[in-house]
Amino acid sequence: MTIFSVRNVSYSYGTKKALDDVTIELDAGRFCALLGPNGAGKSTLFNLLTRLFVTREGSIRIAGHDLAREPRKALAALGVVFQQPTLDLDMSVAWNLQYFAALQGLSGAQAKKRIEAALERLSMSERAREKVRELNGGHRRRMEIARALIHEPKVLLLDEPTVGLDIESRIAITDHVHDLTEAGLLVFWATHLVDEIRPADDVVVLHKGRILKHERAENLCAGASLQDAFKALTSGQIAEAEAG
Ligand SMILES: Nc1ncnc2c1ncn2[C@@H]1O[C@H](COP(=O)(O)OP(=O)(O)OP(=O)(O)O)[C@@H](O)[C@H]1O
Repeated sequence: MTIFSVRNVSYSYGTKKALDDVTIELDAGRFCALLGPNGAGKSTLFNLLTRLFVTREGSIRIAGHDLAREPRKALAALGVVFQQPTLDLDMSVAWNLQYFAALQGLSGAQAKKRIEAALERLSMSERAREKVRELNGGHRRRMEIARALIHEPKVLLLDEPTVGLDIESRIAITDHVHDLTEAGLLVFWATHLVDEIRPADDVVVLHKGRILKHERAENLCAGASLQDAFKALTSGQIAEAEAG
């Protein structure tokens, strides 16, 4: 079932075209990596998906709701982890999450249940009482993911969530987020790090605002490493040829 649909979306900053006729359709329960070098248009796409920018060309549907026509319903189905952390460092993990739950209009008992479940899913339950300031970068990131799950979204967007983390934390977070798809969540994960992608994942390669490929990772590489396939795709020759 298609739960995430971006159709023919273009976006320009003045005369600079940042996204050019982008179409991406994704099913529930999938992990999709949005892979693109710097300047590919990943942030612009995320800003459109989260309605920081308004789509002028094309349409976006989340869990069946058109983002322009039914923004509340569409955004209610979306969980977001931004590149820049937005946590209160002097509050505990639990208080940060309770604050967010209140913003979502969740009642005390319901909020408590959802927070416990979200922390459990990210193996963070034992840290609930710790101040965010005392957590390492990996645990802060996990907490932000837990927060993004409290309102039980159908789609989870993450914008380069492992930037600045050590390898151990990167692996733990990548594993946890892959596991979330088992319950039917669609994960849309922007990155430029190919080691975060598994063979069965969807990969969307974005380059200079255009989609060059959308395939399962294992099909994209065809025997080569994903790193080499990505480099070949974005190196110019193939990109220009495929773009037509
Ligand atoms: N405010 C702006 N004004 C003009 N051009 C912009 C603006 N923001 C982004 N761009 C341009 O639009 C294109 C896409 O940028 P975007 O930030 O979406 O890419 P990105 O894939 O997120 O890159 P990065 O990984 O470096 O953040 C780039 O060529 C960028 O220079």
